[in-house]
Amino acid sequence: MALSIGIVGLPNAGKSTLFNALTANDVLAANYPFATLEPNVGVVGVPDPRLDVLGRMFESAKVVPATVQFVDIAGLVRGASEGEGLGNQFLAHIRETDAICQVTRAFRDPNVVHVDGEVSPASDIGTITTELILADLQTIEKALPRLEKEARLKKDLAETIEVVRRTQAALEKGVTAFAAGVDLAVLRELNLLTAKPFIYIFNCDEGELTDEATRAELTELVAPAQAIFLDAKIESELLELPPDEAAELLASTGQEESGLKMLAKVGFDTLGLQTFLTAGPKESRAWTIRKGSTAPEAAGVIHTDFQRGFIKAEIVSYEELVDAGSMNEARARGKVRLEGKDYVMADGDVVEFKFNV
Ligand SMILES: Nc1ncnc2c1ncn2[C@@H]1O[C@H](COP(=O)(O)OP(=O)(O)OP(=O)(O)O)[C@@H](O)[C@H]1O
Ligand SMILES: [Mg+2]
Repeated sequence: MALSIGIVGLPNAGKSTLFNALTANDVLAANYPFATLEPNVGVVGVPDPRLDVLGRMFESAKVVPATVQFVDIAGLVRGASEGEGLGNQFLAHIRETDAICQVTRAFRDPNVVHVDGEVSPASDIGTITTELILADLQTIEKALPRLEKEARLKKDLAETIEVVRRTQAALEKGVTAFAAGVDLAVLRELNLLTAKPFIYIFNCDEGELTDEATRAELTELVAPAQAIFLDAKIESELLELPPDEAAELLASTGQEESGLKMLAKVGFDTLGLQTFLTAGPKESRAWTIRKGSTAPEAAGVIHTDFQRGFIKAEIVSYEELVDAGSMNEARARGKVRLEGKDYVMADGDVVEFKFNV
């Protein structure tokens, strides 16, 4: 299970600049609208200092982080659902993602054209959200006749249709599917864009990053969704620097973490995900699971056979393992527990699964 995030926003908002910074990629980011035509897909490891510690402790041949997939698509403009700009067909490239990240321009640089003539985060978010809602309405309009036809044979579809109709009514009022108060699981098959959780990134200039009043205002604008503030241009400069200088540059802008770390953290949080760890001479590795997953479900992320043949899990928390200094010492201290199939995994559990095949 890898977290995947679709990046949307107006043309020239800085989506590709951010994508490059996040994925250490080199796709075209340019000072003209609609620079991106084809979608860009990148997978990156989530920086996790715990893995380096485990890698040293177990003398692992390699360290494998959890991953996040980013999909950067063309810019959306007002009227895209009716063919304005590049239209909205390209939204199909983010239908399968877990979350949608709206990149909104806050930076002022007058040399970079704004498609609506002025920098206005609130209005831009309104435009993008409206276009996503309109795209979902188009999806529903296409799906309903098909569902109704199928429902003549499959009676249990009646409930689905009723949920789809309620969602349609909400969307028509400008409410996202996510906020419509319907059972999202029923809608899953439609892959509605606004049924996914939203994360907001405000692409700022340096001055804005430390401007508490602006940050508070923008945070409020999107609450209860989470807001991330970064300067995509500086993020891309971080890549060129050795780690200590990158940290220094980041700190000089008042930022504690890179955009990738912030986005991974918020993404995991928004989607209710967490990681558990495995460690040994072959590899130290972080695995992504849903919060509340049981030990067998976690085993299943590694291999379905591990879930099917699950017997028990040998678990020590990362902190206690590091405290002890080695697995043997953790065992001697009684910190290594044997857990059964009902155990609910905690973030940072270091695990060895015992199973039958
Ligand atoms: N924080 C920032 N401050 C100043 N300029 C920026 C910032 N972020 C991005 N830019 C500039 O804005 C321009 C547009 O960036 P980019 O190509 O990443 O936008 P985009 O959202 O991908 O646009 P499109 O939808 O056309 O593909 C580039 O010239 C980039 O250098
Ligand atoms: Mg682009």
